[in-house]
Amino acid sequence: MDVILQNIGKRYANKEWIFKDLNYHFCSGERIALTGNNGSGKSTLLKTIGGMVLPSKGEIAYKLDENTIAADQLLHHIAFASPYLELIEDFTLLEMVTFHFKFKKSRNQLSSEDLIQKMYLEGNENKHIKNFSSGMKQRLKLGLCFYTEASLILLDEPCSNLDRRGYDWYHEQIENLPKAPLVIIASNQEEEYQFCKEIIRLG
Ligand SMILES: Nc1ncnc2c1ncn2[C@@H]1O[C@H](COP(=O)(O)OP(=O)(O)OP(=O)(O)O)[C@@H](O)[C@H]1O
Repeated sequence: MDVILQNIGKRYANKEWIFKDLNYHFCSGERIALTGNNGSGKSTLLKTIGGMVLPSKGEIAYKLDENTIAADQLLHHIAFASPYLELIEDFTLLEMVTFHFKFKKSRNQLSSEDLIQKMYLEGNENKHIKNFSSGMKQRLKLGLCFYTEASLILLDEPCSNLDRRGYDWYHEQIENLPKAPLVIIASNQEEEYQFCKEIIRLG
């Protein structure tokens, strides 16, 4: 997917601008990092690109194979993972995965069991999410994101709470992604975005 930012700006409750007059053309297949100090607006920009937060000014255009994607269809093309994204804590792992793929299409038609194995969470199928460790939750969020068929993948601080094995798993998943999706990563940890050719620094 191509994402075109046209003079976008964001401020909350008419207070100071977090970013203003941003113009950028993100192209399909690119891996791009958004970096910057705490509070510089990385998460806000990522959520604005994902349609979760509305810009205070300017416009964002989304194009897939030259066709414009309407704002109300965007949801069907996006996969998003972040530490603040809520999982349904009362679900078991198997219920969570099955529920997610009732709404989203899975990449490679993987079964829930295959997917759980890909996230190396096998053996926890009947465990409630509320009893997962923070690293297990993060792997689940990333796994749901990586294995959803999406043309725009948005990752906010993707390796939060991951241990060494989790970092290695994350890199393997990134390498195995199809070439076409646009991947945008908000992070200040170089290891989370070292494979990105383009780095946009905010603030
Ligand atoms: N919902 C909100 N309402 C009001 N202000 C907000 C809201 N969300 C974020 N902000 C403010 O917007 C600014 C940018 O926050 P944001 O979380 O986008 O920064 P960040 O670069 O991702 O920070 P960090 O590196 O700490 O995660 C901060 O001053 C923050 O307090």
